[in-house]
Amino acid sequence: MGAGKSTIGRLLAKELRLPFKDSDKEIEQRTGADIPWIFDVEGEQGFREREQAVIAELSQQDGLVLATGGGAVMRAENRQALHAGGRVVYLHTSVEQQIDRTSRDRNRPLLRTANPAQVLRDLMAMRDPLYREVADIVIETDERPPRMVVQEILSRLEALSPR
Ligand SMILES: Nc1ncnc2c1ncn2[C@@H]1O[C@H](COP(=O)(O)OP(=O)(O)OP(=O)(O)O)[C@@H](O)[C@H]1O
Ligand SMILES: O=C(O)C1=C[C@@H](O)[C@@H](O)[C@H](O)C1
Ligand SMILES: [Mg+2]
Repeated sequence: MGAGKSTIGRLLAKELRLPFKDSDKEIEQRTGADIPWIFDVEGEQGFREREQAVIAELSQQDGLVLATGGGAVMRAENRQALHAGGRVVYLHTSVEQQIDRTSRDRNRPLLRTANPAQVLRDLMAMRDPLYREVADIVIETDERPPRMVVQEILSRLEALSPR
């Protein structure tokens, strides 16, 4: 959360002249509900089922940039779908930066707790190895503005040998 998947995904798609999809936005559009509301009504489990269905569908489409939600990597089915579907970029961010970048909005239900910093630390410990497992490229985003991150992704993508 707060790594910049949505922000950087959109900019990257523009540079590549490809359509951009964001699984969180896609779920919101398809349900007509926002994410906190889905978590309230269906629980995290319900949200994860919707997320998996959207990722399975979109990762099969050619020629797009897909930003996932921060927790998508937790499911093996999602990791497999993403790996099979294209190149995967892990935007790594320190927990300190995540805290800063997520402090201004309230639409992340997992952070609506007394101690969001601790939640981010716990999630990072669980998720970081999974992101690294699925990623073709790991990019550091701390102290780098989005445009610089996008330029690095583009040059790292070019350097990858074809699959
Ligand atoms: N490299 C960066 N440097 C500074 N601020 C950034 C950077 N990337 C993103 N941000 C800012 O951090 C906030 C969160 O970014 P964004 O919503 O893109 O994160 P996300 O990874 O999509 O989060 P989530 O997992 O919750 O979907 C936004 O306000 C965005 O402008
Ligand atoms: O990190 C997470 O588990 C989440 C991140 C957001 O992108 C949303 O998918 C939702 O708030 C859950
Ligand atoms: Mg996002």
